[in-house]
Amino acid sequence: MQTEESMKRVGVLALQGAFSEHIQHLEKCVADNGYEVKIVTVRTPEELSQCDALVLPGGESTSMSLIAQRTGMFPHLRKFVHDPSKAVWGTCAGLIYISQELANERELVQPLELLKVRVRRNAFGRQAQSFVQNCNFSEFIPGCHDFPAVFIRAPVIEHIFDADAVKPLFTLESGLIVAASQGDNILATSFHPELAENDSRFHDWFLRQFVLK
Ligand SMILES: NC(=O)CC[C@H](N)C(=O)O
Repeated sequence: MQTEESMKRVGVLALQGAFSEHIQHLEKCVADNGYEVKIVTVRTPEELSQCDALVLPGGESTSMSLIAQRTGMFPHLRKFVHDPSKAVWGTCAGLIYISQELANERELVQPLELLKVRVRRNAFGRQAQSFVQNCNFSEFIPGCHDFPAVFIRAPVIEHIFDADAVKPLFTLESGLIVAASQGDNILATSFHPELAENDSRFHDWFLRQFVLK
């Protein structure tokens, strides 16, 4: 049994958005599987500095960006996510925030310029166009044929700047890329696995594939 200090620490950025839902899923995965991982909330540079991985939740990328600027977290976040030894997962607004470029509604968002893509915000329209789609992720999550992917005012990956670095993981029938990885340490999803009721398979895969590897 590892001591708490020696365990891997997965931080969930808690400046804004659905961070508590991520924490609940991650803690369930740890409890169910006995992973020697500690899940922590991140609001300060000190908390961030102790993490091996960071999950950036859904919410509003404009708010996330403004709060990071006003709290002085931006430079610390930028340095952290660009460290190749760290695992990073951006979901929805978090995907927007880690991207290199925004196709639209750029005002007020200063992205972390990690993921080598251009994203389009609100690509499916407004809240009323939000939807849940059962997706077959079994090509990259073995056995996961029917995951309830929740899309809420979701972005899409509109363009990949570096096809050698960025690997699309899932594309909708419409041809829109909604999940991708970059190298072996960066994951991006347009949808919200944290909002999938009682289904932590995506979080479990993130821990196994990106954190515990
Ligand atoms: N559910 C979400 O995270 C929505 C993202 C939001 N529409 C944005 O552009 O930042």
